[in-house]
Parts: sequence; C-alpha cells; structure tokens
Amino acid sequence: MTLVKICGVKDAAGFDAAVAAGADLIGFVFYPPSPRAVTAAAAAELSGRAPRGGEGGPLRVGLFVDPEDALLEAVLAALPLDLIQLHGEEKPARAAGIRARFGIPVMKALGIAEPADLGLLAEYAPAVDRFLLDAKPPPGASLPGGNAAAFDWRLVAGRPIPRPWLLAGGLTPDNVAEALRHTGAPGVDVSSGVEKARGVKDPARIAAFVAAARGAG
Ligand SMILES: O=C(O)c1ccccc1NCC(=O)[C@H](O)[C@H](O)COP(=O)(O)O
Repeated sequence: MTLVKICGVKDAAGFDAAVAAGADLIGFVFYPPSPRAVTAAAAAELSGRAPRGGEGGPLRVGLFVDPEDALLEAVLAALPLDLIQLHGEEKPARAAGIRARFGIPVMKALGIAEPADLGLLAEYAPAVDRFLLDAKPPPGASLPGGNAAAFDWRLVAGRPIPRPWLLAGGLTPDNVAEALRHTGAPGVDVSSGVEKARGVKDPARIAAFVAAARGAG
C-alpha cells in the first residue's frame, strides 16, 4: 500500500484530518522561518491527540534543516519522533551521526532536477533509512522545501532507489494518482497541495489527497 505523509501540520484541525484520513506519517516542521513551523511543545500537544506510531497512529516525523544537536535534543525531550527528516545541506556523515547519536531512523530529502542528482543516492544510502525525493527550491524561494514545485517525474520513473522513498513536490489531490502511476513511488509526501492558504492545512484537501493516493495503489 502506498505510504502517505502529510507534512507541515501545525494545528488540531490539520492533525485530526490527517489521522482520520489514515495518513501513515505526519510531519512537524522545526524550522522557524517556515509558515508551517511549530514549537516542540505545540507538536507534542498535537501528537498527544492520536495513538503513537506503531500503536495504531501515524509515524511522527520531525523535519529539520541543518539542525544543531541542541535543537534535536530539545525537540526529542518534548516529543518522541519516529523519523528525523533532514531537509538542509546535511552531508552523509552528519546524517549518519544524527542517526547514531539519537537512535532514530533518518530520512534525507534530496532535490532532483537532473539525472546527476540521482548520483547522490548511493552516497547517502549507507547513512540513511529513507529518501524523500523533492523538487529543488525554485529561484527566489525562501524555503528549502514546501514550495508547491514539482520536478520532472521521468527522472525517477522506474529507477532503482536504494532505500524506501517518498515522492514529494507539487503534489495535489488532482495529480497524485498520476504521479504514482508514472513513477511507481512507494510513498508520497504533500504540504502545499493540501492547504487552503500558505501554512494552513485544509481538512477536505487532506482527505481527498489520501483517498486519491490510496485509490492509485
Ligand atoms: O514545508 C516547509 O515549510 C518546509 C520548510 C523547510 C524545509 C522543508 C519544508 N518542507 C519539506 C517537505 O517535506 C514538503 O512536504 C515537501 O517539500 C513538498 O512540499 P510541497 O511541494 O509544498 O507539497
């Protein structure tokens, strides 16, 4: 079954909608410049609204951009995470160091724009547990992700990816089925495509996205 991650959840309506729709992973953004950022305390409160990952609830994903250990420590003290998503310029050694120090699986986000970008997969594979293959930020974008930008899906269609992975970037309830058919991705991630305004999740679009992804495979 296709895994579905709803990213950038920051309020109860969005969290409850993702849980009710059956999302497999819910992402909390710990990157203050993002309109989707949450504090550790807020994420912990939201997380308490549903069973934990592995106990019938969705996996909790913490999204970080080039985090210091102190930030990871502070978040983990407030909220158990099932997966750490690294969405910055973290090198393989740093990803491996975070995984070893905190004992939590790591998902590395990689921006894909040309075939050469896929060469990074082999470099990171020993250091991480999953990949999130996303668009690179468009020119002028202020965020490293969550920009509603898609990349050319032909770049990954049928390619062997050396770890379980999620397809991300510009997905919506209207195009996720086509994206899955085209790429054969084992999972998908969405943020902007399930929002009614930047940073504000839309429960109806979350339900539609999960249904469309499930319907496709
Ligand atoms: O979403 C953010 O605000 C964000 C901020 C900083 C780094 C990464 C961020 N999002 C990463 C994600 O995993 C998004 O879900 C992914 O880029 C897809 O976003 P979208 O194209 O908006 O669906």
